[in-house]
Amino acid sequence: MSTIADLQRTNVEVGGERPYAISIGPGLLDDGALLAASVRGRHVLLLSDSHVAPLYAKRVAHALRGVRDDLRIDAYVLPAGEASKTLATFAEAIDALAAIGATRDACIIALGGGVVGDLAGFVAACWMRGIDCVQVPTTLLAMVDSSVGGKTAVDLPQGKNLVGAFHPPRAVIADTEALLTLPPRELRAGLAEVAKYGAIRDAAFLDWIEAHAEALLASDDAALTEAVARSCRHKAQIVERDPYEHGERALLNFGHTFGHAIEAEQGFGGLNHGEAVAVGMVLAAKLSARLGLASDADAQRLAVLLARLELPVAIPAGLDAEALLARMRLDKKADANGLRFVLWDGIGAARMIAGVADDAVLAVLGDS
Ligand SMILES: NC(=O)c1ccc[n+]([C@@H]2O[C@H](COP(=O)([O-])OP(=O)(O)OC[C@H]3O[C@@H](n4cnc5c(N)ncnc54)[C@H](O)[C@@H]3O)[C@@H](O)[C@H]2O)c1
Ligand SMILES: O=C(O)C(=O)C[C@@H](O)[C@H](O)[C@H](O)COP(=O)(O)O
Ligand SMILES: [Zn+2]
Repeated sequence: MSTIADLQRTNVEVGGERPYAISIGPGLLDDGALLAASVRGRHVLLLSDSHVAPLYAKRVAHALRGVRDDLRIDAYVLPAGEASKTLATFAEAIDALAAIGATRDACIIALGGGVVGDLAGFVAACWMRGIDCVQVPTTLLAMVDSSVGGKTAVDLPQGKNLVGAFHPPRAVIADTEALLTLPPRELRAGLAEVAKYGAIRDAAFLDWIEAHAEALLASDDAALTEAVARSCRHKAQIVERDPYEHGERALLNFGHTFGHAIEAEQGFGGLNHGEAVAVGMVLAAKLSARLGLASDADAQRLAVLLARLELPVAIPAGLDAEALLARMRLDKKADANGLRFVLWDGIGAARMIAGVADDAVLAVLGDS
């Protein structure tokens, strides 16, 4: 017999070589059986950050102990924020695994936003050449994007996500009630990645976001849950077909060539990722219009929506166009032939474009 909790739960399956489930719903942080289902051995490292751990770590540990009293549960807590997504923090987390004697059947539970998830996933990918990682996203951005698909990484001062690995999670458990404590700025950052799915492949979803912008900003439970589920379905469809980004997956990088350059140029202490992606998507749409691929009207429509979602739509003052272009040369889509951009033919229709002249990029950066 189904309980009310079961009925409130949405499951999205991610297929492929190592399939896993994304569970979405309220109260999942207390679901010990669900959390423990992916824990094979006796060691659990709860990897979290200084904002999230005080809110939720004890609850997760308590729920796990309720079904597995043999577990050794330790925590590694990093300072909150993008500045922690570094090789130094990676080394500390590896030391934490060594200190507890984590065996190959150990499990890392990534409890937090995308910073925690990316770092924890990379640590899991590397410890003893790969242990399990369960993603328990607590930001909207992590629920709709970073917890799914197995891209893990840390930043270098030279650029974003430059050291990493593909390491899919064993499971993704998204407790939508965790969004109740999320600061508004971080909620808006997540909405940028939600809008990205509409922009790149689903014009009807973009219509829906336009119609529900106020509800999403007001943290309306039904609207957020639908946004998470629809976004996860989009991401699942893409990553199960192209887990290692040989083709279609690169479309998820819409706005990111510009966005990552902004984040790096600001030393990872200015715009957050979602905000930088919002600016980057507007620039990608403008570049598409400049190259004659798409209309100015579509670029304008996207910018208006992102502004309604209270996201930035122009490059922050003081950033130099040439410096940003130089940053883009370390983008992971660039190859021996130069930069490649994810651009669009219009709303819902993104594609990869190579051979974009520097002048066109600089012109768009200069106009912003
Ligand atoms: N791997 C991927 O596919 C992928 C996709 C998108 C983004 N990312 C990465 O994700 C990172 C951004 O993730 P993010 O936006 O979640 O940022 P984040 O992890 O820095 O979290 C944002 C802030 O919210 C706090 N927080 C998290 N959950 C909370 C909660 N429930 N209540 C109160 N505070 C909470 C955090 O402590 C932090 O201060 C970037 O590093 C980006 O590169 C990765
Ligand atoms: O999952 C993907 O693929 C993405 O590109 C999702 C992006 O939103 C995310 O920011 C990702 O971390 C970017 O990866 P990168 O390869 O450009 O570093
Ligand atoms: Zn992103």
